[in-house]
Amino acid sequence: MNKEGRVEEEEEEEQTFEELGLDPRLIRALTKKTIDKPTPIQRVAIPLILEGKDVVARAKTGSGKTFAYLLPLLHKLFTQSSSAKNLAPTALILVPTRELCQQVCSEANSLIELCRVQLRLVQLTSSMSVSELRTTLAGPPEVVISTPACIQTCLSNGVIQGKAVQDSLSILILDEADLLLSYGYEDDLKALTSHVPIRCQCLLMSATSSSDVEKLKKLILHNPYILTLPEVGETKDDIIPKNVQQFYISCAARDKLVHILALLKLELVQKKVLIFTNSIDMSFRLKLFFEQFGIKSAVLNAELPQSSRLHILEEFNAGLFDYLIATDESQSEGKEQVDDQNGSERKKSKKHRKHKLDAEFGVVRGIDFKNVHTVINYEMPPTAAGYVHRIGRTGRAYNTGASVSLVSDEETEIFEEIKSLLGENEDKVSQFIAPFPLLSKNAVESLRYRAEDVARSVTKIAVRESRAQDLRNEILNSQKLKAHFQDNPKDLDLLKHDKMLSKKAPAPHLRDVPDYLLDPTTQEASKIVKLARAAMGNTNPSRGKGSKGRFKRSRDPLKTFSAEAPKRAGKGGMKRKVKDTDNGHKQ
Ligand SMILES: Nc1ncnc2c1ncn2[C@@H]1O[C@H](COP(=O)(O)OP(=O)(O)OP(=O)(O)O)[C@@H](O)[C@H]1O
Repeated sequence: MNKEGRVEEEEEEEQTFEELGLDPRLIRALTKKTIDKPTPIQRVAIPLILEGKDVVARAKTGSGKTFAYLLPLLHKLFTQSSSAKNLAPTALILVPTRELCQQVCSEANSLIELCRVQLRLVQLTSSMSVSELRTTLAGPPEVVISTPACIQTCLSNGVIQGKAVQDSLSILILDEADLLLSYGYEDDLKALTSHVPIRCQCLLMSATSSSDVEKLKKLILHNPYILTLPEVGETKDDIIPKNVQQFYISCAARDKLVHILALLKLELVQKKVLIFTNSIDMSFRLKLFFEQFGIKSAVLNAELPQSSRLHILEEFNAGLFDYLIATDESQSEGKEQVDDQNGSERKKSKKHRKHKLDAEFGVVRGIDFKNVHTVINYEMPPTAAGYVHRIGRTGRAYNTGASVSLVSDEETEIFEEIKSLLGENEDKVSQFIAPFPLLSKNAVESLRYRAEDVARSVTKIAVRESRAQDLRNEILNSQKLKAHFQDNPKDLDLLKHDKMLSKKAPAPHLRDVPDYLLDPTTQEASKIVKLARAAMGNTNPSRGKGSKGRFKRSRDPLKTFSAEAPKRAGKGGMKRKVKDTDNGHKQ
C-alpha cells in the first residue's frame, strides 16, 4: 500500500490470514467455516485496523466487508487486558437495519463460539423495551450491535451513560455507511458523536461512495486511511462484481408473467432465485400465479413482523425453498403501480397504505443471502443504485451468479440510466448487460395460453385476500417464533413460509409442462442449465457453505448456448454465438 492508502493488489495477492497477524483461534474458526484465504478488502483492511488506524473501506457488495472489520475487532478483544472495569461496551457496531443487526451478530457469534473465549456480544433493536435494553446491557457486554436510533434511545433514557461511553468505547464501526443517512439516522449519529472519545478508533464500511459517506467521514473519523481497491468503484465497469453475469429480456409489461414462468418452469435459470418486485401486491400476485404451476415460493417484505422476516431469511439461506419474492423498498408502497389483468392500464394504488411498514427493514441492503444464484428483476428498481444493491445479493464472495431483468417499455428510462451507470454508452455494443440468450420466442408462446388463463384467475381481490391472510398468519407465527427461537435459535423447521395461499390446488396439467409444448431448443437449454448446475455441485439446494459453486466459464450455458433454434436441431447449436434472439433483443 502506498501513502495514499491505495492497494497494490499484486504484492498482497498471496497473503494468508496467518500473515495478516490474526489470532490462531480466529483462523481455526475460519477454517471450520471453510474460509481459507482473505478477500482483497480483508487483506488490506485487517492489518490497518489491527494497527489502530481509522479506516474508510469501500468495497463492492459481497466482497467480505463484515469479516474485514469483525476479525481484527475480535482479535483485539481477545488480546486486550481486562484490568479496568468498563461501564459501557468497548465496541459499538452500527448498522442501518434490524436484519443486519441480526446478521452481523450471528456472524460474530459464529466466530467466537468456535474460539471458546469469554466475550459477550449483544444486539439491541428498537423493538426492545427500555427494561429489556437495560438487562441486555448489564455487565456490560464487550460488543454491542445496533442501529443508531436504538443507541440514541439508550442514551436518552439513561440506559447507557454518555460519560461511560466516553470512558469505555474504543472502537466504533459504521457498517453499510452509505445507507445510514438515507435511513434517517443523521441526528442520532450526531448525538452519539459528542460522546465518542478522540482516542476511539473509527471504521466506516460501505459498498458505494456517496456524499453521505463523505458527511459521515467528516462527522466521525480522524484522518482516516481511505481504502480504494483497484477493483472497487474506480471505473464504472466494476460496480457490479465481475463474477455476476447480467442479462435482460425486453417484453411488454403484460407479458412479464409468461416470461418469468418460462424462466422458472423450463428451468432456464439456476436456483436459488431471488425475485424482486416494487410492491407487496405484485409479490403476492406472483406467488399466487406460481402456485398454480406448482412452483413454491415465499414472500419477504417490510409489512411482515420482524421475527417472521428473520425466519424466512434463515429458511431461504438454509435452502428450504428455492424461490423468494422480495419487495425491497418500503417507501415504494403507496406509490405502487399495479397492472390490471390484461396489463393495458397502469394506475396508482394507495391500498394497503394503512399497513404499518417497518422503517428499519432492508431486504436488499447488506443482507447476506446465501447461495443465491440468480436475481430476477421482475420489475425494474426505481433507481440505478437500487439495481446495484439488488444484483449484489448474488455473486457473494467467491461465488458466481447471474441476473435477469425483465424490462418493459415503461421501464426503458431507468434501464438506460442503469446501463449508463454501468458504463455503457448509446452507440456501444452492450458489454455489461446482455440479452438473455436461453429463452426463445417459441418457448414463451408455448406457455402463453396457460399463463394468461391462470393470470386472469389471480384477481386483485385474490391478491388482497392472500396478502391479508399471510399477514395474519405471520403475526400469529411471529409470537410463537419469538418464544421458540429464544430457546432454539437453530431450529429452522417450525413453520413454513412457502406454503400455498391459494385455496385451489394446482391443476396437474399446469404442474408439469408436457413435452409437446417444449421446442427442442428450449429442452436443450434447460438440459444444459441442469448439467451446469450438477457440475457446480448445486443440485441440492440445502447444501451449506462448503458447496460454493465455483463457476467455470467454459461450462456456463449462458456463455456457450444460444436459444436461437439452430438450422438443424442438434448441429452446432451449442456453441453458436447469439446475435439476435427472437425475443426481439439485439446483442
Ligand atoms: N475470505 C472469505 N472467503 C470466502 N468467503 C468469505 C470470505 N469472507 C467473507 N466471506 C463470505 O462472503 C459473503 C459476503 O460477505 P459480506 O456479507 O461481508 O459482504 P459485504 O461486502 O458486506 O456485502 P454487502 O455490501 O452486500 O453487505 C458472506 O457469506 C461471508 O461469509
